[in-house]
Amino acid sequence: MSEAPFPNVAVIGLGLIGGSIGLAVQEYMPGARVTGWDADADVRCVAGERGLAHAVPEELADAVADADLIVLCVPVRAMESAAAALAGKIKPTCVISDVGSCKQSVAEAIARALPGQPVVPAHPVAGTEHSGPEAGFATLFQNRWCILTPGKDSDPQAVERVSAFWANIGATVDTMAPDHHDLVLAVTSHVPHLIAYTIVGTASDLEEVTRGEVIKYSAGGFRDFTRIASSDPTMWRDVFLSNKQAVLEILQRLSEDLSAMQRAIRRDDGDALFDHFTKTRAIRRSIIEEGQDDARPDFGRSDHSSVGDGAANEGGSGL
Ligand SMILES: NC(=O)C1=CN([C@@H]2O[C@H](COP(=O)(O)OP(=O)(O)OC[C@H]3O[C@@H](n4cnc5c(N)ncnc54)[C@H](O)[C@@H]3O)[C@@H](O)[C@H]2O)C=CC1
Ligand SMILES: O=C(O)C(=O)Cc1ccc(O)cc1
Repeated sequence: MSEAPFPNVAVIGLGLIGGSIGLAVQEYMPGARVTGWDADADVRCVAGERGLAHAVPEELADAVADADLIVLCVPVRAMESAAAALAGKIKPTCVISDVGSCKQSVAEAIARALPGQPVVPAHPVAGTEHSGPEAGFATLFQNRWCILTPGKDSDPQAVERVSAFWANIGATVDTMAPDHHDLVLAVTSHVPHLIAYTIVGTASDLEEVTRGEVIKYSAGGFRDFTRIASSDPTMWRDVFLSNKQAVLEILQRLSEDLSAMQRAIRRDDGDALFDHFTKTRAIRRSIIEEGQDDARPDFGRSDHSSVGDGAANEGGSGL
């Protein structure tokens, strides 16, 4: 095992992602010490009991004073206040990172809160529908992507160390511009979650008419939607409000494409439907042929035998 890129790591927000980072550092980075803190005293208590970090002090200052890396793991609209609370309590060289599901607004918020502090934003494309301090597990990031979105003035050495940090806890690291990240994730994650939230609500409204049959006879597809639609309301409210522009752009395209489908059905245009479904089937098949049956870096590659099993893969990161 190579030397830990940061000897002292602090995790702020000890829910699914923060807890998983704390456990992963302890499991895969034996040279590093990890401290944790959460604004919620009950969460700090559970985090201490579960050993999500080496230490979970009562005071924020005690958790962050020695940190070389602080990872903010709070809902995206809480990033600014979580970062502002660090002012005056941290080393000037401490690198600030985060795990927010959208990047442009978060990077701006952290820079506003901590001007002059080195910042390297990150997004592990790994998670589940569960949240809170009971939900984390050490293998969450194994063979998952982590996207870094450094700014133009980010220190390349800090970027390199954050990249090594994520690689040490199992992720494959990629780098993107923040606005590009937000558009890509709007298509692949944010809008799919909105579709799930919407269709489960639609089906639930229909329940009154169908007296329970929608849920009772729901086949695989709808069950997957209910899993996604059970994701944390605070987290997703924040994602949609923080990635507003990209989400609205994709929704506009989606609603035009849905209208085309609606028109084809109304006009009995079987050819249009058949052509469209043939194209989407080819897309799915090409993804599998490329060995990417999942949002995992080398899913299905014959040289990577550990993927496709274990608790880490429960849930998945796509619909
Ligand atoms: N849930 C998922 O699958 C994924 C989530 N993310 C991102 O990770 C971040 C955290 O998400 P989860 O771990 O799922 O949420 P979570 O709800 O499990 O945990 C968030 C924790 O942050 C704490 N918190 C809130 N405001 C705080 C503040 N100002 N200071 C300190 N603690 C505070 C809460 O008490 C809570 O314990 C979000 O930004 C989300 O977009 C990224 C990848 C996957
Ligand atoms: O549970 C799932 O399927 C997810 O998609 C988890 C997830 C949620 C948010 C992210 O930013 C990344 C991954």
